[in-house]
Amino acid sequence: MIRAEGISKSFGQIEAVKQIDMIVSEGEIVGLVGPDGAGKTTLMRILVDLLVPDEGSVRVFGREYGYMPQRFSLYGDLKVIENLIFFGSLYGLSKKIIAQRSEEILALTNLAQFKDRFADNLSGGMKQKLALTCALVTRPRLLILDEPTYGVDPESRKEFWKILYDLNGQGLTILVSTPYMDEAELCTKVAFMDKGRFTAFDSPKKLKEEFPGEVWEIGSDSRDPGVFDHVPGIKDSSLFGDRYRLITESCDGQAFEQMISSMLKEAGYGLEFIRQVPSSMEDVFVMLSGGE
Ligand SMILES: Nc1ncnc2c1ncn2[C@@H]1O[C@H](COP(=O)(O)OP(=O)(O)OP(=O)(O)O)[C@@H](O)[C@H]1O
Repeated sequence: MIRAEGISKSFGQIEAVKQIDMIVSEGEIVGLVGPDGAGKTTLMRILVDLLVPDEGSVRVFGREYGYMPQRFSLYGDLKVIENLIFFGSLYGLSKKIIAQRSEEILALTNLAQFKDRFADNLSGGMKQKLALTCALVTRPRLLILDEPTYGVDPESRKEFWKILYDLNGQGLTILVSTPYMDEAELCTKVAFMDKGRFTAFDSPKKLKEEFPGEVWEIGSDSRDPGVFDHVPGIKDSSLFGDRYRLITESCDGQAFEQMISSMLKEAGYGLEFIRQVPSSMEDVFVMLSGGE
């Protein structure tokens, strides 16, 4: 559905997108993840023709896509249904067609009962669903969504993704950027973007299998978030509730356990448990962004 080759775009001295090649095939849900400023929005804007790349070519097959920008401007003083009518008429759809489709897509996004509510009076999650609904009014075959769940509460994020899965089940291909790794797990493929480049582009399963390191969980009475900082071989450490999660280079397990145990002892703490665990997309992300 999308074939982009050698895409580059600079803003003055800033090289926002550098030599990106990307293929999105029909039926996929492709996630675009990366730190702030990685170039995700710029790439999406190029794909939907809002920006002209300095180099490279883009083909979006059929051009039948719906786009939901990062800062979607709904009309707060229009009702839900009026927003849909407005967007539908921008695309030249007749009132009759808009009415038919609105009923269908409002039901799909669970907004039917709110159709007479002013957009300003919707919750954050509902506003995002309305934005999605507006992007669906042209019955696109491809959806391009820029951080649609950013800042939305976890329950609404779950619901939003359920809707995306339903749409994908009905044949829609989806390209979605997200800062949330649990959402990246739900994609058929994930492109990691950093400083304008793709540092990886594969299925979550493959990315985790090919994780170039080891992940450990450690239980200790220490609650010092920095206790493992500057330990040789440890690329990243985070404290989640009552346990640490460490990313290391490949190492000799027994020697590593002994090293951690004596290191904690020296700092005045005990070791409750240490075990190797499978890597998650969060770990992949940390590794690919150089532990930043
Ligand atoms: N119109 C513009 N003029 C100048 N610089 C820009 C413009 N748009 C983006 N940039 C710069 O290009 C780089 C990439 O920005 P972009 O918004 O594409 O990143 P992003 O990955 O989408 O990040 P975020 O999630 O924070 O929006 C950043 O350094 C940004 O400041």
